[in-house]
Amino acid sequence: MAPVFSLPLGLHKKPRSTLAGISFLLAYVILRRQQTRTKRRARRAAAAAGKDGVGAAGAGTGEKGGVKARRVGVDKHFLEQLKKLLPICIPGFASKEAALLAALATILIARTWLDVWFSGLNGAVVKAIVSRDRKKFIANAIIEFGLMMWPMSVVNNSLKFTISALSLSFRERLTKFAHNQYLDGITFYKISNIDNRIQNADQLLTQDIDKFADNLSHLYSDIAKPLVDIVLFAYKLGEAIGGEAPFYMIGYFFLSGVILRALSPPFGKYTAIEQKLEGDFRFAHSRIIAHSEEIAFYNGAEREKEGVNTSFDKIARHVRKVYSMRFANGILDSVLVKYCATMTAYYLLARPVFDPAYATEHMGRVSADPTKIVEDYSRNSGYLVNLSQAVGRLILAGRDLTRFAGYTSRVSELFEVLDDIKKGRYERTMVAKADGASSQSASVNTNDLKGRVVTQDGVIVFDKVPIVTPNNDILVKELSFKVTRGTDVIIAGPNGCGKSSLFRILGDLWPLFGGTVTKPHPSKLFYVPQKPYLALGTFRDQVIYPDTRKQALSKGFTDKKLVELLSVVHLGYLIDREGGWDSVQDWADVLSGGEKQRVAMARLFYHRPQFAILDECTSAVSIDVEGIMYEHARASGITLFTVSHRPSLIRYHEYLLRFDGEGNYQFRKLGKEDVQQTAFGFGHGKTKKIRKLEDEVAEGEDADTENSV
Ligand SMILES: Nc1ncnc2c1ncn2[C@@H]1O[C@H](COP(=O)(O)OP(=O)(O)OP(=O)(O)O)[C@@H](O)[C@H]1O
Repeated sequence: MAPVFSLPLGLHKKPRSTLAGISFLLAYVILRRQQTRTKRRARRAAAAAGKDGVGAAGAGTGEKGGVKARRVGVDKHFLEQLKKLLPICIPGFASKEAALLAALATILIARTWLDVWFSGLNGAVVKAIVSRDRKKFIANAIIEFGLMMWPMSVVNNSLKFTISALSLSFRERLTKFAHNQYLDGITFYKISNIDNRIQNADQLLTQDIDKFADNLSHLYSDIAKPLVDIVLFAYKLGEAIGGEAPFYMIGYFFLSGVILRALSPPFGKYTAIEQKLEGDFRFAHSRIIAHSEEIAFYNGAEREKEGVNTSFDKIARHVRKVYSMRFANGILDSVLVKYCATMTAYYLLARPVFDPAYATEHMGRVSADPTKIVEDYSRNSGYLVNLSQAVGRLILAGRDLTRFAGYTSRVSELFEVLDDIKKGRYERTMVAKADGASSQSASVNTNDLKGRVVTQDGVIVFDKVPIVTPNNDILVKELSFKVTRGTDVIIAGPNGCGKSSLFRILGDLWPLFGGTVTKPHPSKLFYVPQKPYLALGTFRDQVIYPDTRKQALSKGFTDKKLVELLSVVHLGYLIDREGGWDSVQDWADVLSGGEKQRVAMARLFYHRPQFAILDECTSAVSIDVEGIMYEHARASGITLFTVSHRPSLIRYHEYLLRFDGEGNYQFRKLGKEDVQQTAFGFGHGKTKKIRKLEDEVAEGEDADTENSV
């Protein structure tokens, strides 16, 4: 008897060889197409690189300006990245994650077993209905099903629970790992100031790691469960309607999978781009919050709105484009994976009934009564539906894999950059300079860092040290000076000449390109910036930062002793005003500019380092209180390194280090006359020498002119 259904692709003639031949041909055509596409894309990227002097933008992998061309997809590179990330997520066989994975595997097998049970039960219920057998119906539909529903609901919910627990565990491991690297020394500073491959480290650390962990935990069940289902249901189906039927079905899905993969747009790359755009958008908003007062004073709402709207428009445009592509792709998906597959399934199920050559024990026997055929059909279709669903899920998992590749790429890049920074390797893309030169990528090779750091107490020596910015601009070719304890130095020079940069090198924030820096251990140096950092926490925390209360107490700083520090900086009134030492506020908002600077000075007195770097840290403090604070610092044995444009501060220092802004500098002892004269007011009875000195120090002075005269 000729088959009633015509099998797609003529499979009824020479099933295996025809299937293999067609698969091969199709795979070959598709592979060629992909190769041509890849070459075309590479040519386009190379052309773009030639045009702007930079590699093609890194597909939104968090790169600023595109340092490297990197395609995001399921390829060798993705596997290599995953190989590095997996051991972080699952540190060993004895880990919690390994136990959760084992539990998940057990639950998945239990779920498959329940599906097999349910398919058989369904057949029996249908048979009972068709044969009007009430007793059998009650036994199957009520009693057996009533028994089955308990393990089913437990297993289903255990599945969800275990996947969520796994996702959280992966996130925990990755986040802690990232925090250890990011907050190791000053990596968090270097990642955004020295290196610029990563733009939104905050988004990578929060959202992207979370999404990666979530995708990874689902991927396991999305791949493992379908694989188990395929093996089991293929076996059951083979028993029921012939060994080759499951192979036809799987072969069909394999082919449609190859076609879909070839025709689908690169969704992984689009996900990575979307994530980057979302990060930029959030960053634009967080800037408004961070600088709300300045923006409000400038009346800059319109301008800021333009900025955030432009940022959001980019997201909307991109997402709209992706949605349309998903729509078109979804249609192709449904036709191939759902509907054509259903037709194939109908044929395979009915074939033993219509063609005795394919009849089996469980389907299509001539002697079988119609109710038995209905039961077999119902059960077998259950098997086939499960098999098809499993294959479909596997195909979808393949597509999710490209999205997962996007997250993998971003998280891996974060870890790679963190690792590079730890090893002292930096990369930076410089944007166009004033002279119109095009942007260029620069990387700092560790071999170029020929500078040497010597740790020695009580002295700071710069010996032939070049001051170089992260953009490789040389501010001073070779700087040499020596300062011992008790010799306070005032640093002067025009804006942008490198005064603060000197401290960045001293504090290891910037790499040392040459010469030798001799300095005490970092714990004996303390930096007080113009805008002091105020931590989250109590009022006490502001004074003892970064120490904890326990550490403060171990150093003998009770609250009573801390009050003494506050009175030196004339801030004693704050304790009552702000509700005591334990009061928690948003200190950056609550304190005035001058109060913040005085808190920072109290913090300096708490730490009492050997050397203090005072970088215009008293610009908002009145001259009389400033004087008291300087006297106290000197009396406490703290050697001062002061950057200031205020001539009134000269008298607290013995040496002057002055940059001229053109790469030259002068390091000289301040004469007695200099100090005495400046101690007596300004403008009256000054010698020519003093006027010159004041001019030198006041060079580049801006906002604090009023206070200094
Ligand atoms: N993170 C950075 N990356 C690249 N260049 C930088 C960076 N920080 C500062 N620079 C550049 O280094 C130069 C010196 O800056 P620095 O902060 O040392 O100036 P300064 O002498 O302290 O000036 P001011 O008196 O205005 O505070 C400036 O031209 C500045 O643009």
